[in-house]
Amino acid sequence: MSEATAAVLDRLYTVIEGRKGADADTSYTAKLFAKGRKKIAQKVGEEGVECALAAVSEGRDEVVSESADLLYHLLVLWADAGVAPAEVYGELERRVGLSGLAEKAARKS
Ligand SMILES: N=c1c2ncn([C@@H]3O[C@H](COP(=O)(O)OP(=O)(O)OP(=O)(O)O)[C@@H](O)[C@H]3O)c2ncn1[C@@H]1O[C@H](COP(=O)(O)O)[C@@H](O)[C@H]1O
Repeated sequence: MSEATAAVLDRLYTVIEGRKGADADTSYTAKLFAKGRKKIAQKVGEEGVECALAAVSEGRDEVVSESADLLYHLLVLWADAGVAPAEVYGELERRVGLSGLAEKAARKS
């Protein structure tokens, strides 16, 4: 992941963290936090499906838009679960250079 990508995700995560306990009438993120983990997880699932569907039946612009929706909701899920973006970056970094097939084989042993 490029540093620019990480920076925008980190900035968005900070905004999201700041919405904890905020007014649900003026913040969509605060509304999601108020609804709880199950609702947030449901939104991640929905947005993932919408992104996948866009990839097979819509254009590139829709894939970009749905991907942004998915990443936003995933960041809300991380914030609710107490997972810092750096932990996910670290896990991705650990996998750099390791083929997906080798990683899968290592999981089985
Ligand atoms: N990136 C996003 C972002 N992406 C998507 N969404 C919202 O996600 C929702 C997804 O639409 P849906 O139709 O699936 O959801 P819905 O029908 O409104 O919700 P449900 O009834 O399913 O709960 C829309 O309301 C979008 O506005 C986002 N809301 C906020 N952000 C970022 O979060 C920041 C803080 O937002 P607030 O918390 O609203 O101030 C914003 O400045 C943005 O940077």
